Amino acid sequence: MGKALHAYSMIQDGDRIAVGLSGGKDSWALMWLLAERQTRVPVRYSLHPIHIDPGFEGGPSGAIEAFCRRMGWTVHIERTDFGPVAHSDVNRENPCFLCARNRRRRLFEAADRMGCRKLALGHNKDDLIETLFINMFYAGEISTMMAHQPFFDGRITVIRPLAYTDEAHLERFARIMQFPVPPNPCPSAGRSKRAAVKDMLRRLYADNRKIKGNIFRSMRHVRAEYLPR
Ligand SMILES: Nc1ncnc2c1ncn2[C@@H]1O[C@H](COP(=O)(O)OP(=O)(O)OP(=O)(O)O)[C@@H](O)[C@H]1O
Repeated sequence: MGKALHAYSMIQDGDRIAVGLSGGKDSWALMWLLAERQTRVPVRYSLHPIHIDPGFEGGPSGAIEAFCRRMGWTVHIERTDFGPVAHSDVNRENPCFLCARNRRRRLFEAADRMGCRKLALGHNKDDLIETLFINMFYAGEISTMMAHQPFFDGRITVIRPLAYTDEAHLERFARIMQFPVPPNPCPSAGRSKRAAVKDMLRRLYADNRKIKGNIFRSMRHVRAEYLPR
């Protein structure tokens, strides 16, 4: 994580950083690592975890509140009905698309209200690779998520400190640290385009250990002159 933080100068002295806490392994790891780092680096920053509760029965809000309390973190929880609405008849779009858009908007609004100009998200290296293929397969473009991305003329900057970190490491870390990661109650969990791309990549990685590193490197090595105009 330190490598990514340095590469993009993600954190500056005095930053108030909102941290998107989903209750999944990545955002737990992100929050924990940023909090641990706070204690030993000369840069002063504060952390403000936010959970957007999508409103499903049996969601992780309770576990999030309890774990944050134990760690001494003050978490802000926004209760919404984004999940059930996205899966109801009023929605004519893909449920994941609508729910993710609403969640993102609410995260930005909450961060802004709390005076945070940075919003840290837990996307990891595998997420960046999957997004590259999702954008190619389903949007017809070559792009992925940026590790450091300003929005609204720089009013809020999204940072992704785990952009260089492998998902498998985060999975192991979450297990060792015993972060509470309850099963996702969303009916669309595991049925997304991301799940299909993840599955495709898993098979390729099993075949050849170099493929993942090569894909990640290729994002920094675009030979535009060899692409059709
Ligand atoms: N409900 C939420 N509330 C707050 N932040 C969220 C929420 N859902 C997602 N995020 C943020 O967006 C990032 C990416 O979202 P994604 O849907 O991939 O998360 P996930 O796979 O459910 O959980 P995680 O990434 O934490 O393991 C998360 O790491 C987290 O920082």
